[in-house]
Amino acid sequence: MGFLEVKQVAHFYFTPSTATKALEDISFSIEEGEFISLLGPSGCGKTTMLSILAGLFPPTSGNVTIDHESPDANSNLIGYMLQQDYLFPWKTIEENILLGLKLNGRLSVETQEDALRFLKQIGLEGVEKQFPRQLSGGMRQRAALARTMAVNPKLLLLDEPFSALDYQTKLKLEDLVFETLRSYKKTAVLVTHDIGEAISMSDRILLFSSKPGRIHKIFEVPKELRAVSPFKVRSMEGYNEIFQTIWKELESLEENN
Ligand SMILES: Nc1ncnc2c1ncn2[C@@H]1O[C@H](COP(=O)(O)OP(=O)(O)OP(=O)(O)O)[C@@H](O)[C@H]1O
Repeated sequence: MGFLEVKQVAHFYFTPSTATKALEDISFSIEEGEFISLLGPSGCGKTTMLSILAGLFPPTSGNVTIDHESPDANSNLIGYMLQQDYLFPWKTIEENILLGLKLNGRLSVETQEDALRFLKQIGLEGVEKQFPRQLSGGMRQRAALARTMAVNPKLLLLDEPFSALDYQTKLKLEDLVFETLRSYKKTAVLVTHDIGEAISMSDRILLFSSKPGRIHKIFEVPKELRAVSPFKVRSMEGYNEIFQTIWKELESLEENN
């Protein structure tokens, strides 16, 4: 049994007059330490899937377990990185980073030291007492990563965390998140629209089709591409081939959308 198990999940959104089937017959399993991406045309149910994994609402049918428990039982062990950093503007970077630990009742001298050491490791030394507005977009996302990692989550849910950044900053952040999650052996699910990002960060890519959202294909990223950082992957032999394959599949799904 995998660390994260999704079994025959279907989900409907109901209004008084309509029922939208967002997901149908979704089953997959993720091992501990694995990084997977959810990719697919707009409206194929990626956000719905991530919300179910986050325990925001249960699926209409089917079952999800994270480390043998339901997602809502695991909610304080799930970390998030979203498109917006959601740092509190009235709190300093240090206060923002320690907030999750405080709320979870896990703030101690040791956890505080670990969090501040991590902040230094990721190049944010000296900004601890500054406010989010004083930082660039890339630095704020680094701070968001530090806040996420401070609570030592078992599972990270990444919802397009790089999409609001300029291209160069995005590539640097992809490298940083990749190296961090790998060295701490974290399990992660990334939602992205960017094929290159999915290939360069993931072990596997789940390509969804839409209406209703289903798993269309699963791509295993070749081992040699997994051995290097996301930035380097883009110039590796084999990258273009898998990129083209996924591009064509995605294009045909979008045509049928
Ligand atoms: N709250 C809601 N009420 C009704 N329908 C919804 C709701 N949220 C999503 N949907 C519908 O469910 C389907 C899946 O939506 P979802 O947002 O999960 O897709 P997505 O792949 O994340 O889309 P995108 O890539 O555009 O963000 C779509 O048809 C969408 O219109």
